[in-house]
Amino acid sequence: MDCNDKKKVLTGLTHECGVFGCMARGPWPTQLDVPQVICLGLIALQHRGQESAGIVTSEGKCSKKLNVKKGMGMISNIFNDESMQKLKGNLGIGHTRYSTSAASEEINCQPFVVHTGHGALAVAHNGELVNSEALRRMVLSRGVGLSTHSDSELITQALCLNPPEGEEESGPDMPARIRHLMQLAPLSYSLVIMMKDRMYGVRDPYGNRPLCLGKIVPVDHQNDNEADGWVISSESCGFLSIGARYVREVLPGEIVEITDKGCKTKDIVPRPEGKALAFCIFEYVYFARADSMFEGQMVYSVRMQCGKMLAREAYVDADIVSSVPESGTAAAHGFSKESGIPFAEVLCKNRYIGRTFIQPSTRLRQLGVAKKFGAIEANVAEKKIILIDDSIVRGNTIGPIIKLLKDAGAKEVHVRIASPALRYPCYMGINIPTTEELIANRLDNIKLADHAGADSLAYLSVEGLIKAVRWKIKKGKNDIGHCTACLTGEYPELPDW
Ligand SMILES: O=P(O)(O)OC[C@H]1O[C@H](OP(=O)(O)OP(=O)(O)O)[C@H](O)[C@@H]1O
Ligand SMILES: NC(=O)CC[C@H](N)C(=O)O
Ligand code: SF4
Ligand SMILES: [Mg+2]
Repeated sequence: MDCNDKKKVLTGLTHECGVFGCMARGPWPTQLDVPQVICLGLIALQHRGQESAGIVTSEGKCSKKLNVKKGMGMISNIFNDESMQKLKGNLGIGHTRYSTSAASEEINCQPFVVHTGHGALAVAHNGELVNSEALRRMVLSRGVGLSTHSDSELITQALCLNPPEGEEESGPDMPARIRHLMQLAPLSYSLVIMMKDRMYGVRDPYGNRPLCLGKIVPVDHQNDNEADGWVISSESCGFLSIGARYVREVLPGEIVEITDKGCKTKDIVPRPEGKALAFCIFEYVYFARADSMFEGQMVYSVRMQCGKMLAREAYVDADIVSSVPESGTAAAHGFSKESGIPFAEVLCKNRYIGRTFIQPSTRLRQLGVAKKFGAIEANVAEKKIILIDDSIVRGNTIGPIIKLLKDAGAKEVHVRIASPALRYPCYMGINIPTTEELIANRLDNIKLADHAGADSLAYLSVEGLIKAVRWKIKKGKNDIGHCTACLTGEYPELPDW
């Protein structure tokens, strides 16, 4: 067997991570099922990371004892009744991981837990530090030993350092420690930090990674003024499934303290002078679940708007508009609405194929991603089709799909991509392939159409994407800013490695 036979056919951008926290409202011990809420919250964030997960809880009494359960794999395989029982507590945090800075191994699973002079501390992190090398040197020079190469452990240890203001006699001044960390490392993170009886939600000053707050409301009477507890999450998509209501986003640079009494802003740390906000635009394009909210708008609506923009920029005559499921579908509806060409499904996706550990044989590997899809022949035969996908990364998905459609009798397939061409790597928590691997750097639209067997191919422009993303945001001009670095090469900050 040639060693290439073992290679998986890689597609798309590998996601980032999901962080989640839950605090029961006092008095404690609570009636709220805190570990179950965190587990369900993490399941709703499973699309953000599928390599490993963990939950850490506290009963709120003893600063030396946190309950910890972490493991490799999907959430439903890690947690069971027995672990839920052991995780019983009044507050807790959780994490689901796609690794960026250290290997996908048990030792790097999150949340990280350390025991400090002021009690135990647990940290869950989404993002990647652009200056991890400098911060690592600084932390090591203060006599701290690190046991992994994870930037998330580095954050945890940096939070153990006394703030520059000096020694704290009556317990740690956590907001001061967090502020100190944020000044040392401005990008990129959303953090959920837990101590014995409180937690902190933190977003980096650029607002690069998402984080939002929710309120758990009583199941029987949904009175807005009452709360059984509070949740904090990378995305809001899971809130309804745990009986929570969306409250608001954590602001860029904000440090929110959550106790059994409620949520309080402790500080808002500014960005370095002259730097603009940089919320990841790809959260809208692909990463987030379509029912999540960012910047006051639903991701689904933005994807639809991207499709409408695409119809204005790259219309072509056809019988139907369709999509590559899942994440291309909202944009296809937008394209259809704007162009007046009816929407019809042409592909079924096998939702169980997921991340498989079965190494395909050569024959199956050659079939490529077509294994994931089936063509709906009744909608395809004799049709001129506009096929919408949200993104093209390595270009492994689109060709086999077009072949599938043509084999099912499609007359023409015109590919329209609801985001611009991806050309640059990401240093902020997303595993984007190397510049050479990104197919847009090798083939222009005409050559790529030819290579994929399409009758034509066009991407949405960068301006079109920005317009679609901002069309409904109700904020002042200075309060809006998106990272587009993987499309434009304009990075909010460059890494130090
Ligand atoms: O150009 P490529 O490298 O082949 O990757 C691009 C594809 O990967 C993603 O889909 P994916 O199948 O990962 O997930 P989805 O179901 O969320 O769309 C993306 O939506 C594109 O369809
Ligand atoms: N994708 C992420 O957000 C990863 C978080 C962190 N850098 C890790 O590798 O664990
Ligand atoms: S480079 Fe791309 S994927 Fe990375 S944060 Fe910026 S927009 Fe998001
Ligand atoms: Mg896709």
